Amino acid sequence: MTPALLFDDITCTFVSKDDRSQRYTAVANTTLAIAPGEFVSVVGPTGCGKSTLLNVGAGLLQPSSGSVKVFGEPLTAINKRAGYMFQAEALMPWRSALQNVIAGLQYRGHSEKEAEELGEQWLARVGLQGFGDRYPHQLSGGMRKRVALAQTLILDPDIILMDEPFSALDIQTRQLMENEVLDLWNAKKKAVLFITHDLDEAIAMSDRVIVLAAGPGTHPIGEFKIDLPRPRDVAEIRMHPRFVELHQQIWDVLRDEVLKGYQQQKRAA
Ligand SMILES: Nc1ncnc2c1ncn2[C@@H]1O[C@H](COP(=O)(O)OP(=O)(O)OP(=O)(O)O)[C@@H](O)[C@H]1O
Repeated sequence: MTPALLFDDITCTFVSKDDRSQRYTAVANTTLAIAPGEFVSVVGPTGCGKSTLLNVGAGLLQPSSGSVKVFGEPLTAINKRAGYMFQAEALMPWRSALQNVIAGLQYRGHSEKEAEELGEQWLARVGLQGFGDRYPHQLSGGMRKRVALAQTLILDPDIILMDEPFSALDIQTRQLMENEVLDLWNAKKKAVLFITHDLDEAIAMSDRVIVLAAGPGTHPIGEFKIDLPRPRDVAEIRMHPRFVELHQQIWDVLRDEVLKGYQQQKRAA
C-alpha cells in the first residue's frame, strides 16, 4: 500500500546563525512510512529532532537530503493534505471560537453560511456547543485546545501532524483530550504522526511507536507495534498487562537515549 506519508532517507543539517562554519545535523538518514489511517507516535529525548522531522513532513522545512512523499507524490511545498496541531497556542485572539474554527474554510473560499454551519457542527463535536462567540482569552486551556482541534479537523485532512499538542494541559484535561482525539480518529481513520515526550501517551494512543536516538543525527532505533485492543480509554488502558509489558520493552530502548539527551542539555547550559 502507498504510504500516506513517507520520509525517505531524510537528513537535516542546520548552519549556525552565529558562526556559518558550524553545522549541526539534527536528523540523519531517517526513513519512516505512515500508512493511510495509521496512528504513529514518535518518542525521543528532548531536543533530539522530533519537531524537525514533523516540520519536514509538513513541508515547512526542506531536508538537506532525502525526500518526502505524500500518497506517493513528492512533497515540494507546504503539505496541503496535512493538518497541524502544535504545542504553542495557534488561535487568533481577535477572532471568536467559531471564527477561529472556520478560518481555514474561509481561506479556501467556502461561503460564510456554509462555513459557519460546519463550524457549529465541529464546535459541538469537540464539546463546545454554545461557546462559538467566546474569544480565546475567555476559554480555559483545554477549551482552547478543543477549538484548535476543530480548526484542524474541519478541513478534513488525510494526514494529521501533532507536535505535543496537549503537553501544557493538566493531566485530567489531557486525558479527556486524548480520548476525544481517539474517538474522532476512530470515526474517520486518518494517518496521524504524533510527537510526544510522554511514553504512556504514545502507547495509549498509537498503532505503532517509533523511538528516536539522542542527537546529533537522530534516527529511529526502535519500532514497536502496539497490539492493544481498541477502542481505548487512555486512563484505563494503562492498567492492561500488555501495556505494562510494552512500556517496559520501549523504555528499555528509550532510557539510555533520554540520559544522553539530558547530559547534552546539561553541557549546553
Ligand atoms: N532552524 C534551526 N537552526 C539551527 N538548529 C536548529 C534549528 N531547528 C532545530 N535546531 C536544532 O536541532 C535539534 C533538534 O531540534 P527539535 O526542535 O527538532 O527537537 P525536539 O526533539 O522536537 O525537541 P523537544 O523535545 O525539546 O521539543 C536541536 O538541537 C535544535 O537546537
